[in-house]
Amino acid sequence: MIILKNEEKTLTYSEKDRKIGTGNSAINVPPNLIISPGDVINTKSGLYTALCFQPPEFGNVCKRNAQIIQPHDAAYMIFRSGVKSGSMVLEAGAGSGSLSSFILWSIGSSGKLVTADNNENNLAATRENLSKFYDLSNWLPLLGDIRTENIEGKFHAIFLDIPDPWNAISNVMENLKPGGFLTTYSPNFNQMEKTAVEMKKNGMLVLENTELIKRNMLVREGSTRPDHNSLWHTAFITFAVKRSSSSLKL
Ligand SMILES: C[S@@+](CC[C@H](N)C(=O)[O-])C[C@H]1O[C@@H](n2cnc3c(N)ncnc32)[C@H](O)[C@@H]1O
Repeated sequence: MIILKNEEKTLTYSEKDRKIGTGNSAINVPPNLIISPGDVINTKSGLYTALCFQPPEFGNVCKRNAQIIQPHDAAYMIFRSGVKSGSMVLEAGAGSGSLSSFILWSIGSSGKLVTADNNENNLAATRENLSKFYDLSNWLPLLGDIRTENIEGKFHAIFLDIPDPWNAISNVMENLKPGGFLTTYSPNFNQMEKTAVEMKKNGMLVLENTELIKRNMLVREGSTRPDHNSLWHTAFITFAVKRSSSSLKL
């Protein structure tokens, strides 16, 4: 899948279907025309530049049925929690698959991602969105409540983006490897507080409670300023590490 962008819009180009965009508004691309990253495409709706797909574009082109995790938050969540090629990751919930997209990109084909959601429609929408960009052979959707579901396997990292993450901590603790990260994403102060308190009650080291603010700039010759439309508050992110049962004396 190739991404077509200008300053206002983002479109997708499917090399398989040879279509730009989706549904009734899709534009057919003639068989002799090859679109490569960097090319400029002239359409009735304006000029677009072709780019390779990258996870920050996912939210611009996916079907959204829930609030998505923003790219600057997702990038930090992934790096801070040590997720890398080959990592085994569990997340809940799926929403529209924005965080899932970042995780799949980071773990590569040697890693594994289990995505749990208690809403069948959100899990189906996530699959549909992700399947445009990933082969999904290492993605396992799980329909269930992360607070009570008996989940198999041990993971390097667990991400919770649900309304009450504190209620899921004791259930997923068993699934986290010692030294592994539990990361939560909550829009409100009281959610972050309850979560961090519960993490400590479960014997975890709470490493960081943070909010990331990204300010976009409107750059115009002679009148450059912050963009009024920037989304300031997204959520509070809490990172905690699971301790092993060993207590080593030096
Ligand atoms: C805000 S959305 C997640 C957005 C997602 N992280 C993204 O980046 O697109 C919250 C999701 O959590 C799911 N959810 C809520 N409570 C849950 C629970 N107890 N167990 C599993 N999923 C849950 C909802 O159905 C919804 O899809």
